[in-house]
Amino acid sequence: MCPPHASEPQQAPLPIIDLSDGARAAALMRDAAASHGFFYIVNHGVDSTLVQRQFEQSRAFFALPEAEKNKVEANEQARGYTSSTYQTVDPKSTVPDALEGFWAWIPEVQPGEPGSELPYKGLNIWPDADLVPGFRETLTEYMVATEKLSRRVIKLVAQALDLPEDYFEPFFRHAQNQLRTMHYLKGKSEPENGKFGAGQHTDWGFITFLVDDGTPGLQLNYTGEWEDVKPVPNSFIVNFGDMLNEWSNGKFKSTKHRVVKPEKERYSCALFVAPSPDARIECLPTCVNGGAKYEPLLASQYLESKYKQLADSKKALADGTLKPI
Ligand SMILES: O=C(O)CCC(=O)C(=O)O
Ligand SMILES: [Fe+2]
Repeated sequence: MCPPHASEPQQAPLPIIDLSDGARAAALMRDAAASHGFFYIVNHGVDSTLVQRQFEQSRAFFALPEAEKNKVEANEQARGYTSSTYQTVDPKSTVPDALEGFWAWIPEVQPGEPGSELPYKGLNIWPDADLVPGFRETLTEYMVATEKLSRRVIKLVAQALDLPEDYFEPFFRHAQNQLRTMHYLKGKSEPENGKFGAGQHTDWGFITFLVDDGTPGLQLNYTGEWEDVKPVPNSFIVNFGDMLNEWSNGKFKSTKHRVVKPEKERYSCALFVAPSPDARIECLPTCVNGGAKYEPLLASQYLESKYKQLADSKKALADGTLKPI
């Protein structure tokens, strides 16, 4: 077999963590957090047929005419459809990221219910059920299953940080969990020309759970070089976000990543998990070591500023004022 061409990205040697082996999982996660900030999980308890149904429904939604999708255009609460001109996250981009998305949050909160005044707590918006029968039900079922998984994994994170397993629970009482199902458009990325599936960024929250349709494209950079994250069937790709990076004083890395895609379309779906709006993120007691490296931050402020920056990125691209996100 030929060695890869010198300029071709290598495959990132990410660990595969088996969640059915809880005792080892926390230790493996601690190592993954300190090196790549990314890993796969298997035996995670989310039914593979549910993952596939999610992709079928997402395909059906994205296949709708643009005019129908725009009827559920993303609102101020970051719910709904984002078209292929919505986001640009990398200042090196020359065109918007080549993807469209659909965003929903879990849990939903009815108007007037306790918590409904908090950011991103409200009701999701959905396309007409006749247009994509089952879309709402399937995505909701998928969110419920992955949110449940997130609660389990957050306990492992606590253990990996030498904290009691329920340490983070009070911080996630009003967790801010966003689902984004994504459709990367046909056409090969040209990173050298500023054309990405998704430009380089870090995730903003605590932890992200990603599935893809088996099409490669995700790349990470923790060494200064871009490396491919190969699709692994029946796994979730898990990575840590900025909030956990800061909470852990840099022990749990929030690693830069991007999507550089082949010619064909690609579908992926992420659950972004962040703590309650009032969570104050400051160096954890087990991570103080040589002193806290980051100023404390409030989850709501951080998240809202990032969503705003994303919503404004179309204008920033046109004005030449894009900033890293
Ligand atoms: O689609 C992917 O593989 C990654 C998407 C991603 O990084 C994101 O939406 O934050
Ligand atoms: Fe990301």
